[in-house]
Amino acid sequence: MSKHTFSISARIKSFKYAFAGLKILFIEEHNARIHLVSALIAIILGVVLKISLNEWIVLVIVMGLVFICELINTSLEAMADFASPEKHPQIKKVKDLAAASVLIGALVALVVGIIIFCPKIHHIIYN
Ligand SMILES: Nc1ncnc2c1ncn2[C@@H]1O[C@H](COP(=O)(O)OP(=O)(O)OP(=O)(O)O)[C@@H](O)[C@H]1O
Repeated sequence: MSKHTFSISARIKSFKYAFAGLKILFIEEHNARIHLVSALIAIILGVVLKISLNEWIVLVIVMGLVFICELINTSLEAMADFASPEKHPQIKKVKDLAAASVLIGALVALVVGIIIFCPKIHHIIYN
């Protein structure tokens, strides 16, 4: 099919592939499941503690950031394992850098969570 012809069925297919990627992430990556549970806890806390619209926007962005980092990390890991199943210092570098992106994403989400939720929890406990 021509690259320039718009096709609804091709668009639906690309959605299917993207959802297949999400399925791989949550089935194969234990860290992603931990992040999913953390995101669900953050959403429940957000509802219970009635966070503001701006706080929801920031929370959604950082939660998305973590999953995007996880997806890219998992994708690079799969590519690295295929390209070089044996140990190689360059593969170590690629995998460690990709893992660091997830760490930074998760730390940013944690700090945002602390900034949003801690004052509200403190207020409930001490008032
Ligand atoms: N082929 C390789 N060559 C060199 N070092 C590697 C190789 N494969 C893995 N490593 C090292 O082991 C670490 C863990 O790699 P691995 O592919 O097992 O990721 P993982 O533990 O499954 O990560 P995650 O928990 O994010 O899925 C890498 O960050 C890297 O330091």
